[in-house]
Amino acid sequence: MRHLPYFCRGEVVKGFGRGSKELGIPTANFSEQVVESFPSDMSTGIYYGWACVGNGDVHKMVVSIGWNPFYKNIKKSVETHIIHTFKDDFYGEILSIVITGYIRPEKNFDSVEALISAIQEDIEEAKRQLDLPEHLKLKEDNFFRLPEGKTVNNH
Ligand SMILES: Cc1cc2nc3c(=O)[nH]c(=O)nc-3n(C[C@H](O)[C@H](O)[C@H](O)COP(=O)(O)O)c2cc1C
Ligand SMILES: Nc1ncnc2c1ncn2[C@@H]1O[C@H](COP(=O)(O)OP(=O)(O)O)[C@@H](O)[C@H]1O
Ligand SMILES: [Mg+2]
Repeated sequence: MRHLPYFCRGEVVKGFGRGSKELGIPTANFSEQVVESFPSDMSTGIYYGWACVGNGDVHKMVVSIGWNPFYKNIKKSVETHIIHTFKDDFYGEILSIVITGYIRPEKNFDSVEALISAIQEDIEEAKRQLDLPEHLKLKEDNFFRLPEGKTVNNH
């Protein structure tokens, strides 16, 4: 798919607080500035790849790019759910992601339960795909190991 793999780094900001509270699936949201830096012809939808908070470990992730039709957002968002359990929130920290594959377009759903089960299927699909050599190799990319001070968005 065009633009993949896509490398991106930026600060984690507050969203609408729905991810954890309504869905039980927290998503680390990028700032508007980072969202606007995405290529305008990159398809919206659900993708998977690798993510790292600050200088921490690299974990599998799923990322949603678009307007969340279920919630009818006015502003485009880029939200990453890291497939790992963190002890604390990490607002204000630098999140680095490499998007390596595409799963599906964004959809509307009849209920919150239907949205949650679709996201859970996305997570299972991401886990499987990311074990394949073509995706696994990006986990070790130097992008995740840049020296401190270079952790700004325009890498
Ligand atoms: C893997 C994944 C798939 C998602 N798929 C959809 C979708 O198909 N339709 C949709 O409206 N929102 C989708 N979302 C976005 C959720 O609605 C969003 O994460 C939630 O509203 C939390 O928003 P917040 O961070 O602003 O609180 C998806 C999120 C993730 C992580
Ligand atoms: N596994 C995780 N993946 C993503 N964010 C997480 C994770 N665990 C904890 N968080 C925290 O939860 C926040 C996202 O929760 P969410 O309910 O989506 O709120 P918001 O609407 O502010 O983005 C992230 O910014 C981060 O600080
Ligand atoms: Mg969020």
